[in-house]
Amino acid sequence: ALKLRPDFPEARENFYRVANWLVERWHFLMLNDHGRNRKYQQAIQKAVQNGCNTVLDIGTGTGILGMCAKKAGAAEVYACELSKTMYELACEVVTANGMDGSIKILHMKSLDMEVPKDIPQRVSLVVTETVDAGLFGEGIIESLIHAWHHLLLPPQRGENEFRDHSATGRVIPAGATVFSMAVECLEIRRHHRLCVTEVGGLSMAAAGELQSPVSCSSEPDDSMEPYTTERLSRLPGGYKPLTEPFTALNIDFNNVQELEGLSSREVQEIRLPVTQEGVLDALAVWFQLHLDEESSLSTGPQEDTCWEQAIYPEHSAKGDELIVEVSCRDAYLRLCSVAVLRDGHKIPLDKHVDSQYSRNPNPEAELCSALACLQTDQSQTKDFCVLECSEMALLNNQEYHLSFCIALAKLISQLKVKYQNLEQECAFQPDPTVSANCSSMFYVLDVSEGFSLLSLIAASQGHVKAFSSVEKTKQQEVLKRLARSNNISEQRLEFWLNHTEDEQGMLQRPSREKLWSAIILDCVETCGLIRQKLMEKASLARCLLEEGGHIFPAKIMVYGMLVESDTLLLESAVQGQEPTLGFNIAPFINQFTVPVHVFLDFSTLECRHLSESVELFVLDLMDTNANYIHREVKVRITAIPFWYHIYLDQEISVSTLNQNSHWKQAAVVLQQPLEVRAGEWVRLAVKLHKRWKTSCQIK
Ligand SMILES: CCc1ccncc1CNCCCCSC[C@H]1O[C@@H](n2ccc3c(N)ncnc32)[C@H](O)[C@@H]1O
Repeated sequence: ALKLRPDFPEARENFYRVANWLVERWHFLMLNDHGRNRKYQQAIQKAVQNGCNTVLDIGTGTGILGMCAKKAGAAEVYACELSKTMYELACEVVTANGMDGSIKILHMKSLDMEVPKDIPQRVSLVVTETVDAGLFGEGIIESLIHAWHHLLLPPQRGENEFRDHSATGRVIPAGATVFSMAVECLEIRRHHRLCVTEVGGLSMAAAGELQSPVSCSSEPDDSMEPYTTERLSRLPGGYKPLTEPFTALNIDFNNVQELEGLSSREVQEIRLPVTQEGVLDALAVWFQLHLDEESSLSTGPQEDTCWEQAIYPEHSAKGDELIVEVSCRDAYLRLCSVAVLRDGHKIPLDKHVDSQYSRNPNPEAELCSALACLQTDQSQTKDFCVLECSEMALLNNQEYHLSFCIALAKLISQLKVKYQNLEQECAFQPDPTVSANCSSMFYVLDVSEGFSLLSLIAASQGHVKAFSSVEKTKQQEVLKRLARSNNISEQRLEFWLNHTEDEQGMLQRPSREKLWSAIILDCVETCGLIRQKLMEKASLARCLLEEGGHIFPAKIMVYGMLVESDTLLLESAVQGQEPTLGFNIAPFINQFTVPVHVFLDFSTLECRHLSESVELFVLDLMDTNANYIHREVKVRITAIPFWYHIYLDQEISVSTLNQNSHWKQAAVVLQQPLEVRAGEWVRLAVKLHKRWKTSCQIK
């Protein structure tokens, strides 16, 4: 579509979404990480000089490690890459660097490779960096076990028996050491468990156990992921180490018995003295990749490494000693804290422990109730409801819900006044349609995406019948429990038109003779972009409102600011040939650069503010004719993060930049940073595409 109509906004936006998906953002970070590339190059050069003259690069990505091996003088270099996009890209890169005749690239997973079908003979060196923040997430263990059995020459046995390296096999990286430490971190806590007892005037006591999809305790069921990832050095509010870093695991990639023994290694129990008082929120995990005996790469939080750490959220109490279990039963590295020790008492941390403890850790009560649950049957795993991390962070955002509470109360009281006047007239009004409208029950529809309490908050206003678009059964049960425990009768809450295939289907009038008093729309995605088709939905919603009715939010003000940020640059495009060891890779991988970055934490982004924040745009949802579609704003320049003030009505607004918000920000990142001098001005053409997508061109 873009080739046909390059300025076709829908196609452009969808290409960006696809580009983001096809080529992971860490390719840019990795290729710009000159230190990492140099270390791999040196290790490869040393191995080749020592005689490794046949090389296989597993997971070649852009082909950079294979090209290092070729340039180091290896006779035979093979590479395999399972992603079609990356495979094609590697072929282009290798050709552009004049090595297409001498590196054989295969579009396949290494596990499917065989000798002599795919490569003529076993190799003396495998290089790979198929690791993620949790080390094993890209299947490196399985890949190396297979490589040792099918693709590598036998390892060198013992130091004394010296055979030249061309007749033995080895792997770069040679091994890894995994570290971990317990941390307290509010930013992690608010994304993984309920931290508040009351939201928007509703008591949360009856919510039951709410869990994020990240949990390491439950048996490996595929609905849960064992860990998430965060850049600890960039988390708003930072983190507090509660223990010293400890070594969780050592693994030697050149020892196939050890690799095979990993999954059957018995669970290791590590006792950790708590060195700082605090609430345990997570175990942070990182590693050192030992490329060879001399050099290693680290993904630790204390380095200025660009890599994220693996985060294992913990829902547990305080203690003065922590007992952690480390295991690799399935392909993943699993860490979980199983107990805390306090004054010698071992308190087991049942993963589904009611988060009551963590909210108001009252040690005595906690101790006896924990000991009490020791007696009860531990097998009853309380059923719990899974909320996405962004849904959990939204739920914990009391300010957001209070704003809605006030705005809804205001609207309902305005409508009541109107109805009272109407009722007086009604008394003398025989016409049934008018009298039907007189029933002073106000209908409110909440079509927020995902889990939302707003329908309950509306229903708690009195005289309101609220409809919720929450679809998941478990989530509906949470809402029903909360309704009961907050004295909201079941008749006041209904679940609306579930499983309608198209979103527009969601917007219909409540009944033939009724219209909505309020419709609550979801306008900004967690990633920081305006939701697609928002304005069309707003136009449709407005037609379904009764006289005096409102849609929430009423208006969105888009703000932006100009910043200079190397970090954003390094995450967006490869900066020339220098970081990639002189290989010409940038033009190829940069085809997948997207100008708009999402999921940013602007509050902790290393950057220099080059301007004050400026109002870029206004989207009026209550009156779309009020919207202009073009605007010139005078500002200075480098990259332009943008965020929103969401006006629920004319006065009340919430900001998506707010520290407690579940929203991240988006930013327009320029391909070429534009040098500016103080006092200069640059005009921004901020355009609203007919699909209400804002974009910025620099004039
Ligand atoms: C300090 C390293 C670091 C630390 C923490 N976070 C990130 C990093 C950086 N490394 C990220 C690489 C991660 C992706 S792996 C790189 C490429 O390899 C491909 N693949 C993966 C397995 C595999 C296989 N068995 N056979 C063929 N191809 C395979 C993937 O399709 C991908 O394109």
